[in-house]
Amino acid sequence: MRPGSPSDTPIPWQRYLQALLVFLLASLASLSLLYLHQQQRQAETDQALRQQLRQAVQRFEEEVQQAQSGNAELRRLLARGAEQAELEQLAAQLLTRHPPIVSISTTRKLRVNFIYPLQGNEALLGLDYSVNPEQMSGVERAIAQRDTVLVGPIRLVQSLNLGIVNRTPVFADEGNGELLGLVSIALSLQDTLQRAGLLDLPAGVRLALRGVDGQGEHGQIFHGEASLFRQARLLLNIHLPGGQWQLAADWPQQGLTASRESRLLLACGQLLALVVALLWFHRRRPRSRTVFSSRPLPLRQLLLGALLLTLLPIIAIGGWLAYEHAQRAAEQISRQLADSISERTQDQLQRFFEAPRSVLALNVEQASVDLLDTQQPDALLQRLLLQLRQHPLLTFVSVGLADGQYYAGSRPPMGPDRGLRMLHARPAEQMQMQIHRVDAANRKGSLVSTGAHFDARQRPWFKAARHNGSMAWYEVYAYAIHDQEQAYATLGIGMSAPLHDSQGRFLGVATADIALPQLSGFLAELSEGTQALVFLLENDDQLLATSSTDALYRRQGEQVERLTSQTSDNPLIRAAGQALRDSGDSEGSLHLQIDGQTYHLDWRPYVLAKGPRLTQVVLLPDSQFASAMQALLHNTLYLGLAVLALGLLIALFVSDWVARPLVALNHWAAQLAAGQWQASPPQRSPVREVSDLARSLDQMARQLQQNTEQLEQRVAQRTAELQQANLQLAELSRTDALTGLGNRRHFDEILADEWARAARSGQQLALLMLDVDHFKLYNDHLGHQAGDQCLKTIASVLQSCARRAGDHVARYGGEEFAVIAADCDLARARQLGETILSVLATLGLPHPHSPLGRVSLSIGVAVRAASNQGSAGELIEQADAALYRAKQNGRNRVESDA
Ligand SMILES: Nc1nc2c(ncn2[C@@H]2O[C@H](COP(=O)(O)OP(=O)(O)OP(=O)(O)O)[C@@H](O)[C@H]2O)c(=O)[nH]1
Repeated sequence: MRPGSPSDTPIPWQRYLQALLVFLLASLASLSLLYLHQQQRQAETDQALRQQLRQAVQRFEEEVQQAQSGNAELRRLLARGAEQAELEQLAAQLLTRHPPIVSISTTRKLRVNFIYPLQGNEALLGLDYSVNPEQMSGVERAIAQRDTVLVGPIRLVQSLNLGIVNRTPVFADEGNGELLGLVSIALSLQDTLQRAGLLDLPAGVRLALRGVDGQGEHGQIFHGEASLFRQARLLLNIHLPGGQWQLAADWPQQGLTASRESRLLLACGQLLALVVALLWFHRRRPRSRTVFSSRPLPLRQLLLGALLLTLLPIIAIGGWLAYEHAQRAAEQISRQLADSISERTQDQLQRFFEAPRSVLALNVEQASVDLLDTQQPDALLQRLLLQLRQHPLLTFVSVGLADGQYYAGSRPPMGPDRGLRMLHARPAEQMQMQIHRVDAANRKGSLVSTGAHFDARQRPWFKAARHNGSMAWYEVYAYAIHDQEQAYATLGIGMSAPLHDSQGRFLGVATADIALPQLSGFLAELSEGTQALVFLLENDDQLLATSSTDALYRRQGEQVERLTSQTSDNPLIRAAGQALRDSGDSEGSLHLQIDGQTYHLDWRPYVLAKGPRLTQVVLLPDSQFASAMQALLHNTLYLGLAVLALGLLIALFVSDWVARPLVALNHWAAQLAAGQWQASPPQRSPVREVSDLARSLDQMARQLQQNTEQLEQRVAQRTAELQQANLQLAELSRTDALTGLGNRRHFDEILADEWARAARSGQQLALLMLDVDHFKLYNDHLGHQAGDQCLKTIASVLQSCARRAGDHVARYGGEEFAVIAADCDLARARQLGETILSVLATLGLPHPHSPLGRVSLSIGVAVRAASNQGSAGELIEQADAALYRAKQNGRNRVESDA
């Protein structure tokens, strides 16, 4: 590389700084993208894990239900007093069908009298639950609920491993008689969890379970850490016979370098940032030369530009990251809130729907022991009203007798007066429906209205109970009770069960009923303060209840048309229903855009035992978090703009502060350049670099001034020397080196000058041409050195003779001389020639080969009066001619014009 080429110039530190800045920005951008990518992945992972856990919980519930169906089969066998062999056969089948079952046992009363398989379970045979408190609590629960309950987890007597037990009480007389015994199917907890997939979860997922003996969130923790229930990402209820468990799951947030893919992306991002920085570094070098040298930017623009370039991306990226983060946080919060609302709703619904079941179960049981006397209508009504007061959510608790009579306690679901009512349709009033108010002591009050003829046997709930033969939910129907206040002009759903006395005689049908507005009101209460829309759909998409005030049905005359999620007036319900249909899943959660608003949608099935399958939907707007998010975004932007404005002000101030002394310096430098050395330097700048520059410039100016003055002196001296040399040179150029006389050039100049002067003055000008005689012979015989010496001697003779002012002696060339004599006539000129010959003769320079034996001269003289017509050349010709004659005439003589 050539020294001093552009590549050799040092790279300013600013370029390294720029490259570093570019690297940092590119690195920040790549990190932001990676962060977003990771957040997306995290959201997907969260969603997938939630889905996986929900499905696992569902499988667990199914596993338990599957075992529960075995309980039902065994109960039938036991109720009809089957032989041991039959029990063994069924037990063997159940064990084969469902591997997690570890034992199947039955009791007579409370003592275990059958166990399968016997091997390994011998310890259980003969066990009396009544003396075994650990077992007895579960047994009591099953008897009290008259249905299967899940007990545990408990340590199984036979294996001491943790197990769960489905216990089913068996009563005589189709469930109405005394306790015959219990059917128990024990499952290995480990195997059941394993089969459900709850033990086979991705790495990092932590689980905890609580709710021993179905006590849900109030029950003991039996798996995992208690802390999980405070920080869980997911809380799920596990619905089990007679109760529920609660599952908490948590998993770690993925870091930026959690996966290999993320690490690879991170490395690629950083590498890319490095490449971008390097490209920038190399691209800037030539550009900086052309741009900055040809079109330099003002310092102020440069500083403002640099500041904008630095701050704007930082503010933009910072604001964007803050917004993204807030948005994700809002999404997560809304998801968690929707999750928790869903869970709470599911729990509360369970309690809600438990009310009709428990009231009905009590009435059925009471009837079976002849405690429900249908012959005493007043007492019956009192009982029904009492039950209604105990369950504030119920609309009707009623009994329809076998002959069509109807007795009910009721809470009007509509209208201004919600006080309890007593309803009856009995023969005394020709089966006309009588509706009376009821006072606080359940005494009959004023008549509200008298309705039309009413036959309980025609009502859907009555028919359903007769058809099912047992307690079951009946379909939604329109109330056939009309009063003046239209308090019952709505739809209801409930459970009904046939009533039998201790003799097994059919007494009628009992119902417990909930009006749909009450169910909706219940949902509204549940979702109060959350902005969530909660609604229940039946499997055929019909709306059962909604927390909003939207209609659930339309009346067209007597016809009632129920609304579905597609025909609802509420666009949110329509959009959510559409999302559910698009998804096709029985449960899930997703984000949904409705009219530009984001909502979190969570839906899950809700199964009513012996009733319809419902879907519980929760729709929660993100808007409640959006305002906080927007406030955060605005704050970030305002803060960013404030920082930017402040930065710009500082940049303006700094640029002015730095630029002003620089401008003054520039002005001063221009004055110095114009030679104004006395110009005063600008004031000291507070900026060190500028101050240093001013000092350097001052030193440079002083040095320059000194140098200039020295140079001027030297130039003047050199010029004088040169003039002197030139004069000497001019002198030399006119002098003959041998003789010291003027040379031919000098002769010509003098002759021209004298000729001009003579012409001006009108004087005569004489010219003598002198030539050494036989000089060749002189040289030939005496040598050239001697010849030279001879010529010098002749020159001194000539100079000594022509001493008058205006006489000029010159060597005309070779051995020929000339004498110019101004203001000289012929006589005088001839006289001068003669004098010269005479002096030379006197000298007697020896010349062996001259006839005279000495050196002599021949002289031609010409004299003319100079005029403008003639020329000096003519004078020379004249003198030459005279010289020629002198040679011709014998030499050593003077000849002239005639
Ligand atoms: N030593 C010496 N000889 C010179 C110089 N200049 C001319 N000469 C000689 O002068 C001689 C002149 O010779 P010619 O012109 O033949 O004339 P001459 O021999 O003098 O004869 P005439 O003039 O007829 O008397 C030559 O031999 C030249 O070499 C000089 O500077 N030094």
